[in-house]
Amino acid sequence: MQITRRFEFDAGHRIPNHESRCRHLHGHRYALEVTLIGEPVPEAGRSDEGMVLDFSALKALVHETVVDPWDHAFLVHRDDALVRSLLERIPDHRTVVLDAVPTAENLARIAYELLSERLHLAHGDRLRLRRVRLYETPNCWADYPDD
Ligand SMILES: Nc1nc2c(c(=O)[nH]1)N=C([C@H](O)[C@H](O)COP(=O)(O)OP(=O)(O)OP(=O)(O)O)CN2
Ligand SMILES: [Zn+2]
Repeated sequence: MQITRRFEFDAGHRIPNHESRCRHLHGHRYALEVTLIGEPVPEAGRSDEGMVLDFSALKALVHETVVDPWDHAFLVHRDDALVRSLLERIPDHRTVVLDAVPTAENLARIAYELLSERLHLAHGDRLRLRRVRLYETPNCWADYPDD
């Protein structure tokens, strides 16, 4: 059985080497859809009876791992030295340094890796992260993994 929950957050980014407007500092209202696979809890009388994972527990896990750190932050590639140096001059600025340029594709992959590790810590093999879908705009999104 699969379940999916949707989240939204605002963040800034730029694609430093993009040939068009995306090299400029700008932001998006991103949407993140997180899909899990597991069996519904069978035990009668439990609060989560019949649930793969209580949607409120999924909300807490995804907020803690991705949404809260990334919301109202600037997502910057670690090699984007110019923007990193600018952001470091702003006191207490919310900056998230990433191992790759912040495309929808890379953000979907990074969110998947963070969530997969967190889910495994909390639930072991009972649940599996099936897919992360990351919308950069209502019309453009990336899926990780791609199968
Ligand atoms: N495959 C990808 N292509 C692009 C990405 C990306 O992450 N993966 N990102 C960008 C830019 O971040 C840009 O902000 C989005 O560009 P664009 O599609 O032009 O968005 P618009 O807001 O202009 O959308 P419209 O629907 O055309 O108004 C670029 N490409
Ligand atoms: Zn963009």
